[in-house]
Amino acid sequence: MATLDLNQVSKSFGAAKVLHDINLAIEDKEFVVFVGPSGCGKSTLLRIIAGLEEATTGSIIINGEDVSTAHPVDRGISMVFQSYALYPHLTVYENIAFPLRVQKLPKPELEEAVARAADILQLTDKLQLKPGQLSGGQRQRVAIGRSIVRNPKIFLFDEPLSNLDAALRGDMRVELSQLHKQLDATMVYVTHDQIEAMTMADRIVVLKDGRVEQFGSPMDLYHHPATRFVASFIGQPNMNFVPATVTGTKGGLAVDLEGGHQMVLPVDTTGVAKGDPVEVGIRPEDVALGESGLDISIRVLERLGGATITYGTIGSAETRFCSSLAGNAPIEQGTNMTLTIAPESCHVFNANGDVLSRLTVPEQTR
Ligand SMILES: Nc1ncnc2c1ncn2[C@@H]1O[C@H](COP(=O)(O)OP(=O)(O)OP(=O)(O)O)[C@@H](O)[C@H]1O
Repeated sequence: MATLDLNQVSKSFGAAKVLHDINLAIEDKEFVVFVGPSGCGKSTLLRIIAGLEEATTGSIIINGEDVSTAHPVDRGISMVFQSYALYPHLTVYENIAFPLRVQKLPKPELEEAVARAADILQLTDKLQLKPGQLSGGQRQRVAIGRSIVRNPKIFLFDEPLSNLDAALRGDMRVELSQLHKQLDATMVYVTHDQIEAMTMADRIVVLKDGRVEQFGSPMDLYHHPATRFVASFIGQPNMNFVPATVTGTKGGLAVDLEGGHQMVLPVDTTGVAKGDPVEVGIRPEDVALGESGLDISIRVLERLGGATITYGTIGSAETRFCSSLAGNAPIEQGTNMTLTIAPESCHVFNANGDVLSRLTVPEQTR
């Protein structure tokens, strides 16, 4: 059982402020992923939770108890690093048992704890090997085993899969999700890989320049991004951003998109006026081949079997547009196509990059 609350946490290194007033309430048994570009402060925040770094201001609360000044060992937290940090001269068994030897745990309990962790992580037949005899994925499992035996309240992971190749990363993602369910533990996981975030998280914290841009479930961030930044970070292929000009604000937002296509979008028009520039966010998967809509010149076409991905530009303009269409879509590279777009699937961002909230359709007109 462990809840984790961060209250007004900030961090400066000398004159450089790298975290700004972070407030987060992480629930018991939640799998929360910190995601964001390099340098946004993910690892620093994780290290502050672990007690490896001291916050400049603010507090860290675990299960209602303020641990801001507690020693890392006394926080009931275990951290798994990208680099595995295994002892090369010790066997898998001794690597996993190491924290328990430090705690001077009696031999029968130690043996039981190592056997249980090895069983969970399918390492039982590897216990007598040295780390050098293991694959990258197996080494990372040993590092996780060393965390499990400590029976922590909270697991922290700092980019644990980034040293693995793509196929192994995919397998380990599934294993980590299963482990989370099996252990029923609170987990905080740092990555810059949005696929890892989307597939593993109960909730995602998107960080930008040391600030929380948005905290929500993967589907919440995908369907309701609060900012252009979140919209651009979540979803693969990335969302398209089409420059547009506001032509009216009555009964929705009337816009003139680059390339000449006009639409009326069901969003709140508070704060925008005729003539304002906006950007219309359109996900590649939210378009379909049609008779009228956006005219696209197809520059590159990728047939993946199940889907066809096109990379092109809008009309003769330079603005790029990516679409994800049916595997057998009747289109060819070097030609033009017209894409229809449902207005309710569009996201609109103002000049500050904030989303204009969607208007909910009244019940009786649905
Ligand atoms: N010990 C330190 N001294 C000075 N600056 C630091 C220190 N540690 C981190 N920083 C700075 O704090 C900022 C956040 O770093 P941090 O490592 O937390 O980012 P990150 O989001 O984890 O990045 P990455 O994905 O590249 O690991 C960066 O600008 C970094 O240069």
